[in-house]
Amino acid sequence: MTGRPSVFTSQDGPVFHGKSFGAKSNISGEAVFTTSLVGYPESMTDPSYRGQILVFTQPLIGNYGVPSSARDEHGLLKYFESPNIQCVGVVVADYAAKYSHWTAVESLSTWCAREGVPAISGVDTRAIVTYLREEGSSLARITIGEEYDADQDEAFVDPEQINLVKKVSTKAPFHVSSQNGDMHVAVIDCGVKENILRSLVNRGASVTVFPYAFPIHKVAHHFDGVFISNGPGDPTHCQETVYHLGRLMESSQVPVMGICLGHQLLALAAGARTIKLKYGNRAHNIPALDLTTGQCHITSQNHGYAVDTPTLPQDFKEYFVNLNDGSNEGMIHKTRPIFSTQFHPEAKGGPMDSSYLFDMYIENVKRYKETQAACATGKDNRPSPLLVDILSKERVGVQPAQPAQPASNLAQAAFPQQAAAA
Ligand SMILES: NC(=O)CC[C@H](N)C(=O)O
Repeated sequence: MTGRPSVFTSQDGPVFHGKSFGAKSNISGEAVFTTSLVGYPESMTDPSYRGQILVFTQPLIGNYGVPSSARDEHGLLKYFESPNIQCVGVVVADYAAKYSHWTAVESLSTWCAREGVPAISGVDTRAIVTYLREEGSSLARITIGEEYDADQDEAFVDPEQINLVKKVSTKAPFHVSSQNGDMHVAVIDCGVKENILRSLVNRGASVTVFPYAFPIHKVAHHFDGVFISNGPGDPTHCQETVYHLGRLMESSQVPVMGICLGHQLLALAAGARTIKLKYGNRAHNIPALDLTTGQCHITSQNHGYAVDTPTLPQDFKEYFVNLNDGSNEGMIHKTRPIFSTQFHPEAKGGPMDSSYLFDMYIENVKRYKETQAACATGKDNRPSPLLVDILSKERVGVQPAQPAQPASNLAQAAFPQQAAAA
């Protein structure tokens, strides 16, 4: 690999020299690590990674290339969790320039360069992760060029200072229709992964996806269920969503499910508190114990915050607990069909152990729909098909994490020496 020299620098810690294999731009963000072995296209397009520099502990990355942005029968992205790369930078020990996979259409290097995302290889990721585990998730930067300029400390931008959810949430509602059933769920989009929508649509629920700050309690009576998605950043930045969820739980009996940020927001709305973990949980093999069955499930995770279990209100109980660090992994209402998990049951990537939670939610939605039909007074509250048909079929107005690179710069950005020789 003959990339341009590049430097990874943590704000108060060590500096690592390597080679660039992505975009020719300097960035900063919060450095976090994932111990997942596969799934870099899914992780990198997960909106929950917005603003973060993703360090892979798996030493060899890129060996199966990058798939296309093909869409499935529902119009959802088959291989990505959102249309663009969401993390601001990538750090790997060993980049595999030669790739091979039947879905691959380009290399990881070309993809990063095209999307404007810098990537560095040839650095000791074991040392970086040891540092992050000891010091906690830290601000860092990737600089293309020989030297890091120590005077430029102001260039460490903390993405947590802004409302990242606003950056990744759809700007207007969109609709994905299901041919498998007649349920209709309202999804609050804080940065929803495609496979969460697919998990609902495959099970017979059409979804109308709303911007994160939409007053969902005002439209909930049109739907058979409400769902709150994953998303980036500090949950306490989403005060509007928390307020609307509080109003929703006061005014409606509609079934609710939340995942990851969705879990944290629901917990805040119920009166609990959230805390920042030292370095978070990002992996596809984290054991979570279901406290209602005593069964342990291997789960997919990507989070830096957690719900503070002792602050859960009386009407909820802890649903799952993390068997590695004892942190909260979910909550369930004692009498109503409301529950949420810190881990990702849609697991893309990751194991499908906990996909039964979508079945459980859909059962709640089905039962609620039947009860509503039985009590119907002749007035049909459901949105007319005509109204949902005129909505967009995909996310509206969401900007990529980085400005895309002009096509002519791509080879130059990724492999300058090769491009010069050509
Ligand atoms: N995957 C997610 O939804 C992440 C939730 C939140 N941003 C956290 O880091 O804890």
